[in-house]
Amino acid sequence: MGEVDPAYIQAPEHQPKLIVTEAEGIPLIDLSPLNSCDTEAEFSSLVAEIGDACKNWGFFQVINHGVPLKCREKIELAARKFFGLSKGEKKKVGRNEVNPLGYYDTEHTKNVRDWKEVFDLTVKKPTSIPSSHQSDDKELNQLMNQWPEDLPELKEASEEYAEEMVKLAYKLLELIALSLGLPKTRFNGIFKDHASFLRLNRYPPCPAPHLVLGVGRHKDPIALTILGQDEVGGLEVKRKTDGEWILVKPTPNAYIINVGDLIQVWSNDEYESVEHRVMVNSEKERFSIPFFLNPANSTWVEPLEELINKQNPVKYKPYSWGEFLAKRARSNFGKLDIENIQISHFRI
Ligand SMILES: O=C(O)CCC(=O)C(=O)O
Ligand SMILES: [Fe+2]
Repeated sequence: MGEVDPAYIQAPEHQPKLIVTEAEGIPLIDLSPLNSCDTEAEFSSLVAEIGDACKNWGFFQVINHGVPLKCREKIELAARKFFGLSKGEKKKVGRNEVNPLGYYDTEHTKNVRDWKEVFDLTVKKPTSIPSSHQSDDKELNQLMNQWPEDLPELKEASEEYAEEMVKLAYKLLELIALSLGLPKTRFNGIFKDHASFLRLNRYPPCPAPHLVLGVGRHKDPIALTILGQDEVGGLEVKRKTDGEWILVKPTPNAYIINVGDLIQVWSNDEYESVEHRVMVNSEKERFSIPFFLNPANSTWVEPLEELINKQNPVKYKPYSWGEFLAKRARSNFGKLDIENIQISHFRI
């Protein structure tokens, strides 16, 4: 087994166990009642399934989601071509201190380097984020997508795919709103000027998969993630009932959905954003494509007032999403000596 840079090595308690426990997986939900004229009873049972999955797991997979397979295959192919370019070509569209979009291979999660390379793009243009995390600094950075010159199909495939992700995200938001007893369109206004991101991930084969992680344990700070993974597998979710790491078995043409920190705060902890991580493999490379649904950066995040009452008092102080993101971007950019920002810092 080869040597790996110590920057990648996880503390012993966070190293993956390579023997995977066979266990009941995250729920698999069929979204076909959304696309056909099914009965009201079928629709209500779908809403209940979504609610149970959000409450008990924070994660689920969906099938019959309406995203055309062709569109997915197109972006998967373009992603393989992009990561197959030389390091020099990829670095031409590299992320830097000012622009967090583009290619990047030194992301850290909880101050340990991830065994991966990524390509990030913003879905709606233009998007801006506060240039610093200081509340009194009102300067905004424009986020610019960076595209490799010799791979025009990457831009085309990404833009088409992002449109499909937005459509699916709205369907899921409506189901989640209904499952919380809210009007179907309760979240739509919050996402009118959404600032969502698409990420292409490649996890190269690793000589020491027992010591490192493709992505260290984390919770997604965003509203909702829609993840397409290939057939290799490696994503693990921390089961709420016993804290055991459970492998999310690849299901052809399914999407993995997880509620992020924003839904946890809006729902005042009714739904919880759950920890997950990615194991790597000594033989195979793995690709995945998460879509992160984000509200506008000017959004103030706080529990929805309809969900607050005497028995369920408000659990979080309001926080600015843009500032949160600026702080997080800073800590993901390199190794810091302090813990990065978390929603728990706003807990009352
Ligand atoms: O690649 C995966 O399976 C998950 C990636 C992930 O959790 C993330 O990028 O936030
Ligand atoms: Fe994640």
